[in-house]
This record gives sequence, C-alpha cells and structure tokens, in this order.
Amino acid sequence: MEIAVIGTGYVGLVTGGCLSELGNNVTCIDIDEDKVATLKQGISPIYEDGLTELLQKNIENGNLHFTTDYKTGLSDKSLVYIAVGTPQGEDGSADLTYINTACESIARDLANDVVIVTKSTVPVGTNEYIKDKIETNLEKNITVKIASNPEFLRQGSAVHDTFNADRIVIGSDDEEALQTLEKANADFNLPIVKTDLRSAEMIKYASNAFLATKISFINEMANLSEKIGANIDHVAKGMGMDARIGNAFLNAGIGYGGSCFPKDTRAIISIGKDAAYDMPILENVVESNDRQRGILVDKILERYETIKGKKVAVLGLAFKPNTDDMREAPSILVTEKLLVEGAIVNAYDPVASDNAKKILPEQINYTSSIEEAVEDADITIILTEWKEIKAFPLEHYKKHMTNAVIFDGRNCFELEGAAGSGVEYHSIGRPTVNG
Ligand SMILES: NC(=O)C1=CN([C@@H]2O[C@H](COP(=O)(O)OP(=O)(O)OC[C@H]3O[C@@H](n4cnc5c(N)ncnc54)[C@H](O)[C@@H]3O)[C@@H](O)[C@H]2O)C=CC1
Ligand SMILES: O=C(O)[C@H]1O[C@H](OP(=O)(O)OP(=O)(O)OC[C@H]2O[C@@H](n3ccc(=O)[nH]c3=O)[C@H](O)[C@@H]2O)[C@H](O)[C@@H](O)[C@@H]1O
Repeated sequence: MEIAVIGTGYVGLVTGGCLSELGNNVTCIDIDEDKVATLKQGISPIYEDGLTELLQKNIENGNLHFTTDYKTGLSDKSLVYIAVGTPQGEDGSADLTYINTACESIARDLANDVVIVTKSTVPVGTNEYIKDKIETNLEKNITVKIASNPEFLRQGSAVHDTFNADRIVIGSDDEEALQTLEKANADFNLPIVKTDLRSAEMIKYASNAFLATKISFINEMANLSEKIGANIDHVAKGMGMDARIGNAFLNAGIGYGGSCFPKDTRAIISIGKDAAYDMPILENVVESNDRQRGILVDKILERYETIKGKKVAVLGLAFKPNTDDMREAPSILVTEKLLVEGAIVNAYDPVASDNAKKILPEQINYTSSIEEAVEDADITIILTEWKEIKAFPLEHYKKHMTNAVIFDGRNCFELEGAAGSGVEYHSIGRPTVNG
C-alpha cells in the first residue's frame, strides 16, 4: 500500500519502519528539518536496539522515505497516519496544537481520496473533530474517511511490541475505512479488535490508566509491606499467580514516568471533567505516583540528619531502561531534591546523559561509568534498572564508596545477595539489609 506517516517521534518512526518492513511504500513527513535530514541518512534520533537497522534496511530497499514537504509526502497515498505529539496542556487536558497544524497541512496538500488514521493518543471525539477540520479546509474535491488505530508500543521495545502485540485496535464509523485498515494490518498476523471511533479512542486511555493504576496499587502495597514487615517480592509473586490479577506490571518502584502514563492519566481525568464525571480512583493514582517519586529522598532524610555536603551517586536517569527518554523521569524530582538538601551529585546513565543535561539541574556531574559515579560516594541511589546497573555486583560498591549505603528505587538486587555484601541496602517494599 502507499502510506504516509505524519510525525517521526517514537510512534511515527516505528509505525513507518514496521509498515515499510511489511513491504508497503511509506513516506514519513516531519516539520523538523534537522530530524528529517538525520533520518534520510538512516540514523535514528531515538535510541532503541535494532531500530536504526530496520530503518536503514528499508531506506536502502526503497520502501521508506522521509520528507518535510507535505505535498511530496502525501502524493498518491491511500492511507495517512497521524502520529504527532499530544502533550499535556496546562490544565491537564491533551494539547491538540500539533494535531491542528497537521490537519491544516493535510487539507492544504491532499490531492486524492484517503483514509486518515489517527495513531496519536487523542481525547474521545477528536477523530470526528479531525475529519471535520480536514474537510472544512480541503482545497480539492476529495473524500476523506477517518479511523482510529491507537498505539500500544512501549519505548525501548517498540519494534518487537509492534510485531508481537496482544491486539491491534481499529475503530471507525465507516465500514470501508475499517476494511482498508484491516487490510493494512493483515500482514502483522495479530488479533484485531474492530470497533467504533469513540470506543477505540477510549480503549487507549482506559488501558494506560489501568496500567498506571496497577503500578500505583503495587507501590502502595510495597510501602505498607515495608512498614509492617512483609516483602513485596513475595506479595507480588503470590498475587500475580492468580490469573485474574496477572503478574505483569507488579514491579514496585519509585513511580511511573515517561511520555504517556503521567499525561494520559491526567488527560482522562480531564475528559471525565468535561463529561461532568469525577474519577476519584484515577485522581488518587496521580497523587499516589507523585508521592512515590519522592520516597527515596524521604527515606534518605530519615536515615541521615542532613545530606549537606554528602556525595551522592545517582545511577540511571532515563524513565526506564533501554531508552534515552527523560520525559517525566523520576530522576528529575530526585536530583532537584538532593541538590536542595545540599548534596553533591554524580550521575550516570548508559545512554540518557545527553538528554538529561538538557533538563536536569546544571550542578550535576555526569560520569562515563558506574565506577566513576560511585567512587568515594557516601550514598548511591538507583533510579533505572538498566541491565548494566543490575549486573554491577554489590561488593564493588563496598570497594569504591566511602560509605557503602544504597537506596535502590528499582529493587535490582535479591536480598539474599545483599546479606554479607558489606553494603547497607535499602529498597522498595522490602526489609533493609545491613550486609
Ligand atoms: N512514545 C510512546 O511510547 C507512545 C506514544 N503514543 C502517542 O503517540 C503520539 C506521538 O508520540 P511520540 O511519538 O512520543 O511524540 P513526539 O512528540 O516524540 O514526536 C512527535 C513528532 O511529530 C512532529 N510534528 C509535530 N507537528 C507536526 C506537524 N504538523 N507535521 C509533521 N510533523 C509534526 C515533531 O517534530 C516530532 O518529531 C502521542 O499522542 C503519544 O501519546 C502512543 C503510544 C506510545
Ligand atoms: O501510551 C504509551 O506511550 C505507552 O505507555 C506505556 O509504555 P512506556 O511508557 O514506554 O513504558 P512502560 O514499560 O509501560 O513503563 C512506564 C513506566 O511505568 C514504570 N513501571 C512499569 C511496570 C512496573 O511493573 N512498574 C513500574 O514502575 C516504568 O518504570 C516506567 O516509568 C505502555 O506500557 C504502552 O502500552 C503504551 O503504548
């Protein structure tokens, strides 16, 4: 099929890459000239294992193209995916500025009949708005149909997730649009859920809100376990073996971050407000997560009278492993709090340091290895469970640090291993080990 994808963020790039891998002729359009120039050379601006190879392969075989020019990009395309950002607005609702601009450009340069497919996460009713916006601005006599195809990929494993998704959701109020989209997705060989436009939009928010709720729930169970002498590893295992609960997303930690859960939970609350419907569960999920992000620093301040002048090593800055994305990463609040308390902060992340430098406080010293970060440190804080950080033995902290005290926000180490390691090991929802 002839396909255009608008926006080359995580979602646009992976959508374009995977659809071209299936043999479609795909052109990705982005207004960011630097990004497009980089992509044309087959270099992915996003860090994910295997993504650059996928892009390069399909650029070389002529299935994947990049442009800043809508007219060229839209020419002869039968499917046009919209994958621009929908960030959080000031009042918590989704900001549709990029959607609006994309619609105006599509309407200006569209020259043939198309099905517009919305990949971006958009509030319920937005697909109808997009159709209307494009139709009222069209310069030619063209038929535009609209469908919703929400995205469920996870950063860091997005290409794998696309080819191995649990389901593909396609929604439209137009039978022909549904059929076209079903055909476009047939080669993924995955279960397809067909529904109407509004239900498809709602499935996306309900899924993210549920997963965020599951994380906040296990975090609260972890905090309570710690206070009453239980171990969250055992609690989560025992809960997760019940098929009705499931063991996924029961990893307690310092709260969820990233470009989606924080903004989408706030957006669905805002959708509820517009519909005059309060959602106390989700309001408390947001509050619970905000509190969770501060929990390690609270623990540190309970353990020490003051951390003024103490050397603190922060390991892991990205919001989760295998990505360089710093959006809503817990490291933002943690490093700010440490500096306010007067600590000297060293930080290490295998790939996110360049992005971190753009948003974290400038007093932070970035190091190029774990060893360098923890050398002579009084406290180490672990914020991202990178493989490299999990593989760094506890005994090495003892060797490098002035005082081997670790506050682990991701439960990277087994308690059995901590015992006898010479490290004072604090984690989430588990007893402290004085090894
Ligand atoms: N990042 C993720 O893991 C996931 C994101 N989503 C949703 O997908 C959407 C996109 O997310 P990301 O890829 O993270 O966004 P992003 O903000 O990283 O990238 C958006 C891209 O769109 C481009 N853009 C903005 N306006 C444009 C226009 N008028 N024409 C052409 N290009 C334009 C920007 O230059 C940028 O490259 C959002 O609605 C998000 O909620 C859904 C599932 C997963
Ligand atoms: O809409 C989106 O953007 C995407 O949001 C999440 O994907 P992502 O944000 O990439 O990452 P996750 O792996 O879901 O992790 C999100 C956050 O939750 C935290 N988390 C996750 C799982 C867990 O058990 N515990 C936990 O604290 C992670 O550390 C991370 O900060 C969803 O998993 C995707 O299905 C969805 O498409």
